[in-house]
Amino acid sequence: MIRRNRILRNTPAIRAMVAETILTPADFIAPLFVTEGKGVKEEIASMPGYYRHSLDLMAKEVKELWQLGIRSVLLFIKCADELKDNKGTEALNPDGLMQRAIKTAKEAAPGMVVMTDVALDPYSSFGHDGIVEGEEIVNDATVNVLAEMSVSHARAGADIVAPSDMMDGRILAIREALEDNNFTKTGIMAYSAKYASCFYGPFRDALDSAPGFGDKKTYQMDYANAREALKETLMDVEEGADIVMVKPAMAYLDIIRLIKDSVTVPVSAYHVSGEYAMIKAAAKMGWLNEEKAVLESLTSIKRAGADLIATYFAKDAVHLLNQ
Ligand SMILES: NCC(=O)CCC(=O)O
Ligand SMILES: [Mg+2]
Repeated sequence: MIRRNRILRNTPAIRAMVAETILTPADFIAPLFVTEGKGVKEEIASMPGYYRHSLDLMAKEVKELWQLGIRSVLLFIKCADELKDNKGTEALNPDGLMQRAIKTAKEAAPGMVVMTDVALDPYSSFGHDGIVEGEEIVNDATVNVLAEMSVSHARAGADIVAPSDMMDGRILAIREALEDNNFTKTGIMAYSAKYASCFYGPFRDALDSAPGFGDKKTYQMDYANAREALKETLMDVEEGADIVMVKPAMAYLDIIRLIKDSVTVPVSAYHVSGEYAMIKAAAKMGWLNEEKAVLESLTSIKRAGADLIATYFAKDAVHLLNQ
């Protein structure tokens, strides 16, 4: 034999030397769920070990993440039922929970890249990502609200707005609105290839944002499609997206790779709530080693081509990497 491939696997040292993919804390985006109140830390039933925090405790969390080397957080708020309507009125409130959360996060760790979710579902009495007319989620009227919402987040101090709605044309509308209002340093991370996925289930528990009727298949993508993901992503780049995203992650590694090979902007992937819950549940049953499953999953997502990974395991992963 002239070639023995096992030579490069013989010891931990040699494996470390030739590892092609290395996770670092700055790869992670930590999603944070924010709720009203003081001293509130509520565990999400379908996401064991993950919490909704009130602003004071969110600030502590942001500081801790910063100290661990994590460089970005993605904010989601739980809107009170009485503030929900069909127009996203509360989403534009300059003193709304999201706007206060942005300020609080920037105060807690001024260097942290604060990203914000831009979509109507947390604010919608219908639990849909857009304005509802009859049974339809209307595109263009929704896009106008998303653009205003993005400006409102920028005004509160957001570094990057992250539209997760999958309406057509919203990236251009948001970019133009930011320009018109002189927010020339605010970035856009576009959820470009967001699939209509069952893996978002636990997230909807976290924000109480499950659709009140129907599903999201008229705006989120069909999981049968790959080329369509490329069409969506190329358009978002053309419209001004700074970062593009594929969501979910583990069942879409082929899409991450396709997009990585096709664009020159950074690619992010969202390791979603259902992916978190699956690992947690199997580990609780003693069927999987949680720590190994976490590192293997996140490394695979990066290997597939993700430059950034939004994951509920961000903090745990940094602790594991430090061991
Ligand atoms: N815009 C956020 C989602 O739709 C769901 C995320 C998750 O399931 O983690
Ligand atoms: Mg699109």
